[in-house]
Amino acid sequence: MPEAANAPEHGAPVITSETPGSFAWSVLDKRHPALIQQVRDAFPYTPEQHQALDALLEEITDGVIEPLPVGAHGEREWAEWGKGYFGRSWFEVPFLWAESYFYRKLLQAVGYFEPGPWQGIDPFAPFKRAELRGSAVAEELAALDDLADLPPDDQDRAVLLGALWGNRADLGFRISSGEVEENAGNLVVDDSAQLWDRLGSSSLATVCLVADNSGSELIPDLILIDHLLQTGRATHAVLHIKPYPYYVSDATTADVIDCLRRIAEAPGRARQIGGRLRDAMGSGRLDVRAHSFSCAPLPYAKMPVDLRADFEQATLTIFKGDLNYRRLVGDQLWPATTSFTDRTVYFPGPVIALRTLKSDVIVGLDAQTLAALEATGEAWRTSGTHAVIQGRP
Ligand SMILES: O=P(O)(O)OC[C@@]1(O)O[C@H](CO)[C@@H](O)[C@@H]1O
Repeated sequence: MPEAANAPEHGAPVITSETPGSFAWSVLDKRHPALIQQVRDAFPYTPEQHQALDALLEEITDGVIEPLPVGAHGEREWAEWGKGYFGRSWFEVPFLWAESYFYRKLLQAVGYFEPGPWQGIDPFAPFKRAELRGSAVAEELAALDDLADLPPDDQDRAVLLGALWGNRADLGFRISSGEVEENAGNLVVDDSAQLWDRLGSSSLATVCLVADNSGSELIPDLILIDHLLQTGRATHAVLHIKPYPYYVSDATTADVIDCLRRIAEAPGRARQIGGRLRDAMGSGRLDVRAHSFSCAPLPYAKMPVDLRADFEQATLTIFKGDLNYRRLVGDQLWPATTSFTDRTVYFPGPVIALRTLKSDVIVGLDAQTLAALEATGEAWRTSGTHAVIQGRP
């Protein structure tokens, strides 16, 4: 008998999608089928690709989890990670695993890894490109001109909050919620002083930024990196991105290139920042890593040794976004007052999470804040209107 997928791991139930009406259920029941349709509409796919997408839709709605075809990219790893899950309903296995595997299977259906004309064609590229051409990004870049006139502390705050709230509207999130309201945010934990203290304390600092979405999130992330390098808070930055398309809008190397180009093509201060970031890449002050673990359906507590060594060398690691947060603290229904420090004690160095709340996982709230949030009766855990800056020195 396989172990129940939501058996408590270290004390809290692992999130699955079994409960109708729950957030995790809605992602599998609504968001994934809608996404298949959106991808289908965005490309002139072949009959074979349409058939494969039909089969995936059938599998995720009425079928059971099927393994990857023999010889497929990452087949061995997924066979291992999926032990005990194949042959079961997508809804009853861990939510994190089911979502990750859905994205891997979507790439399979459109032939992303297979030699041929569709190899390497990002099924989410049209959405990402449209966002880069959109007004939100143009406004983000134009706002940089006003930043230069602010006092240094206010500039620090502005670039940090830009990176934080840039996470509010990932493209997958927009699919089911519609456009997110402007400035509806509410920062419920703010450990940002830790970031400035930590990065102000060393003359040779390396900062790792584990990126999340491309477009209107990656652009402020890159601006934050430039700001840290420019102000001498960091002498070296490492940007961790995804080795292949994932969770709709997650940043890949191609997206980093597109975002850098978009920044450099903008007028005013943005153009200077774009030029500096390009130089930083050319001189090795800004490195980009695309580790395979970045697309693994696993918590960071299970990271491989080489990645661990990378984070170990960092003065500070910044984790961006909801998915990275879930993987950092564990995708489980922790009591919301569980200590963030306890949940990240395994991490090999100081870490800070910049995350807007878009799924059920949350730790590190004080009892008063939690009570106030619960009293609102709002879906504050999942609506993207609230955020945390949570650190462990
Ligand atoms: O990591 P991000 O971009 O902040 O958020 C991604 C995310 O909101 O999308 C999923 C639903 O598709 C959530 O489970 C997940 O955490």
